[in-house]
Amino acid sequence: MGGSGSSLDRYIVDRLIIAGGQPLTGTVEISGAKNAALPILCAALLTAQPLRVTRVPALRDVGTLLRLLRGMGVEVEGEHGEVVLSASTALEPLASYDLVKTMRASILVLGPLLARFGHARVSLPGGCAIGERPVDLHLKGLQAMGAHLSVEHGYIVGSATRLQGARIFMDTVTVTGTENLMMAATLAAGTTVLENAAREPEVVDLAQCLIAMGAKIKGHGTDVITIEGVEHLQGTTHPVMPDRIETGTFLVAAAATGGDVLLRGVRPGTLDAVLDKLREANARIRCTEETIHLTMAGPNHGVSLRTAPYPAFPTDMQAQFMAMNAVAQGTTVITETIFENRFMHVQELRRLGANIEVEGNAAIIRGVSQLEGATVMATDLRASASLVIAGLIAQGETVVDRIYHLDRGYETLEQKLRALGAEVRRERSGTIE
Ligand SMILES: CC(=O)N[C@H]1[C@@H](OP(=O)(O)OP(=O)(O)OC[C@H]2O[C@@H](n3ccc(=O)[nH]c3=O)[C@H](O)[C@@H]2O)O[C@H](CO)[C@@H](O)[C@@H]1O
Ligand SMILES: C=C(OP(=O)(O)O)C(=O)O
Repeated sequence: MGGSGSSLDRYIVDRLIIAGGQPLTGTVEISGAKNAALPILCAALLTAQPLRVTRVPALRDVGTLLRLLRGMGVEVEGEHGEVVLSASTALEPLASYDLVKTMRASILVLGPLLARFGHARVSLPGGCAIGERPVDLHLKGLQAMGAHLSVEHGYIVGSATRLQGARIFMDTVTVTGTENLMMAATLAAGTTVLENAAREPEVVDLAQCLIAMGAKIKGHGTDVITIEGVEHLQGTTHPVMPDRIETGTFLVAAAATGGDVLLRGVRPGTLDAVLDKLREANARIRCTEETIHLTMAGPNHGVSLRTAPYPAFPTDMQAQFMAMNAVAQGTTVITETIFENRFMHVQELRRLGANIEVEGNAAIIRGVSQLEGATVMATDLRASASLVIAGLIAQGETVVDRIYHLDRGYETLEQKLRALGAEVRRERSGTIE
């Protein structure tokens, strides 16, 4: 996998060199979703039987999680595509700082470990470029289920005899929080009700996998999820849902370059808010059950938007739309309501000639007629995607440095872009600690 870390602490740093100005045209196959694959792979901890997960994307985050699970003693066959996990042996329920610091989603092992093994030691994930990202609601929920939790030397140390079902209200909608508690509740004694639960399609995908493993879950996809605990779960085979954020990223790249693309292996029903905004931007969109065809009907109108939990507009698509708006007609406003620091791409987009001002949690984008290639630095996953889109629009050459963030969440991005006619190549720029 390009750009993967060569040791726990050292990462190979690649850069993308993009010769902009080509409209994207052609067909591309969308991969399995990072944000569904990660919790589903963690669900393997809930059973002694093998869990077979298919359509697992080849991503750095998947590699990190498999390393974490192997380190605990989980037998893992396969790295991507089809992955079979067996958590049958006595495990060492430890998620160390070295791995957790590179991937916050590692916190998803906490609920399953406490539910099945009665103890866990998981590094506190800490903040990241996009915000503070506390995990207090994960911990509060597990405590309500009877877990004893403390923080010792930067680790969450948890124990429980058997988790007990509880009624849990989360005052903020949290995706991984909902997933952690839902997994924990599957093996608890009695019934758990999660109120103000996340409705994201990835939560639903995880619930479907858990149900196939024998869990009793109702209400997934709504904001009240009810889980009746069972004694044991069993193995199953589960295909990971298509990545709606990768889908949206390719759609925006095509719209921003005035292209014409057909995306295969997608689930259009998970992208209503994004498709709606693309139509408003002047894209013509035709969907079948598993494909989306986008063509631009005329000039890019740009769109104002506000991020919020599903089914509203996803925060993970905000940066990509900002790149498109940078060259749209008129002025647009993008408001970020989920993360307090998710405008890291603004400064870099400005280096390409974009006219963007930030006021609190709103970015005001005044469309310019053209962006011009420059060297920019990727700071987080979706900021990186927005810089790639900007590079595809810009005149001349854009160098996007530090793309290891992209490798966390986009499978073979440059190959897929090249298949759509983009001039993109990857170069090694060094290593970082
Ligand atoms: C692996 C994965 O699925 N990542 C996604 C997940 O992240 P993640 O699950 O980490 O994001 P959350 O949904 O938990 O965060 C939403 C908001 O809740 C706050 N919060 C969260 C938990 C908590 O205990 N306390 C608290 O205050 C966060 O700081 C944030 O402001 O959902 C985000 C929001 O759609 C997406 O951007 C991420 O791509
Ligand atoms: C923020 C993201 O991921 P994570 O929660 O894994 O950091 C993302 O996928 O855009």
